[in-house]
Amino acid sequence: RYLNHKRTLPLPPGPSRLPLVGNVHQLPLQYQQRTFTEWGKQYGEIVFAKFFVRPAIILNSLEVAQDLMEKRGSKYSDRPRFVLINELVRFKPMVFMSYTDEWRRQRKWYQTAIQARNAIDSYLPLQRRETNKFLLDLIQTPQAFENHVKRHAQAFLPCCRFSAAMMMEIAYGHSVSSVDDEFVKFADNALTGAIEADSLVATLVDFFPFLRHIPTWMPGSGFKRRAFIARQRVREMLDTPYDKVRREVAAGTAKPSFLTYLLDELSKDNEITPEDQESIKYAVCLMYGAGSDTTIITLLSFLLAMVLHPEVYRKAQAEIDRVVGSERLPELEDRPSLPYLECVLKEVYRWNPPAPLGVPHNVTHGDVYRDHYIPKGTMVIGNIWAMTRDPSMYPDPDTFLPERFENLDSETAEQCSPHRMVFGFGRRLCPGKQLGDYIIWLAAANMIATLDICKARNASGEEITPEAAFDSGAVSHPKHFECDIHPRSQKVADMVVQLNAHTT
Ligand code: HEM
Repeated sequence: RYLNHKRTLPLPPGPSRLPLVGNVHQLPLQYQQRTFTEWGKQYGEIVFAKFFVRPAIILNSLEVAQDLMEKRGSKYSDRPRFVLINELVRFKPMVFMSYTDEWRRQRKWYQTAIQARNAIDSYLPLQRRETNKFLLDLIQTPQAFENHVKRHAQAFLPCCRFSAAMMMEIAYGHSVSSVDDEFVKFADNALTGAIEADSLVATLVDFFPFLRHIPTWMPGSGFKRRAFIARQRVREMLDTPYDKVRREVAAGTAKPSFLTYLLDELSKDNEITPEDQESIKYAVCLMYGAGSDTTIITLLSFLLAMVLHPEVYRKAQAEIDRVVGSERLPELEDRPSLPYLECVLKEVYRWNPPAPLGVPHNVTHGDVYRDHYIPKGTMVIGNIWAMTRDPSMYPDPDTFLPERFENLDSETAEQCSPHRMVFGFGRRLCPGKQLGDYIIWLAAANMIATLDICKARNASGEEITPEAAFDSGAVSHPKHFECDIHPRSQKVADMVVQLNAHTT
């Protein structure tokens, strides 16, 4: 009787649906988060929609996201079926994996390798070294600070190099030194091909899995041909760096990394099986895939915000000068003494959350919430973008205003911290949250301490004010913008050169 009662409850409110297509005709291909936010204003914090046959709920508030994905984690931690990525491209990393034992196993690896306190601390020297190189790059080639930093980048310049190098070294123990680094090329080629879709919410074959069987000669099967090409690249990305590091392990020349840690762990009791090898390859390559783009986006968003808001940059510089002085560079231990910088970075995450719709979850058992029925198999979209623009938490949400986080008591500060949403939710919460946050903090603090960042000027000497504009897609890259970066003084430039001379 209880089950029948549950099913007779209404579905959450949402836009009216057409037979067969559901709400697909109302779903734009670009900036879907904006449409979902509009639906939220009309129908409430939880909106029901149907994309062809697939039911979906869009969660537009942090409270609802936490109620469902965190408090009811046992029902809300699965992923929807990603037919294109998982089955056609055969790209099966943990992030797109169902809530299975294999997911738990790989998640545990991440827990030990990048979430445990001692593991995080063990990356500090590497972070320091890469941050020093990053500063030197910015001083030597400032005009190239982002130059096509996106995945498609052939030009491999400071922001991109910094994030990619850090993740490659942690994942494979591989030092990235040149613009033509082969590990990075393999990974970038494969990831660009594998995740071609503009958004993770929808590709046609995900809605109609039978389409994966259409022959490649048929019109409209282009997605399948592209998937096959991406499949080969994915194989290269998985196998080539892995084989190289295994050869280095055999020769005794491998540097410690996530990969060598997993090889050690798994070979302790038994021989590593082919299935183990495949799991290791995926876990390691995902660290680069999930960790580099998100940190690049955050750093570029920080730079863009600082170009647009010089008064914020000056205030952050004054704080660093007061606390750290000019004889050394900021270290992570300085973090608690730099509260304004903390506000600036929170505001950067809020202003442009790197993954505006996160990664969708999936409901494994029918559920009832606020007198509405949520059917099993419903896709759950956490609209992080809407949450970071909730005017009840962030008045005047479109304005970049770090001061909104200043002078809050610790409870309120915790409650309205964007860290609670931009890294996702519940059991699927980003395992790289802390590592990513450290990398970004250290890079930003050191940029502020050593560099002046301001608007570039055109040929007539007039300042160029960039637009605060971001690409559409599963991740939100700032659109190309110009800026002028130079060392604050000769003394600081010399210090950066010296530090690099000591660390290389
Ligand atoms: C600014 C930096 C970052 C942001 C904003 C970010 C954001 C996210 C988000 C929104 C998710 C989806 C969570 C969910 O499903 O609810 C996610 C998942 C994930 N992230 Fe991150 N991330 C960042 C950095 C990193 C780093 C540095 C790493 C690795 C070292 C990483 C590894 C992962 C992995 C492995 C997953 C999949 C988790 C799972 O499905 O269980 N991320 N991240």
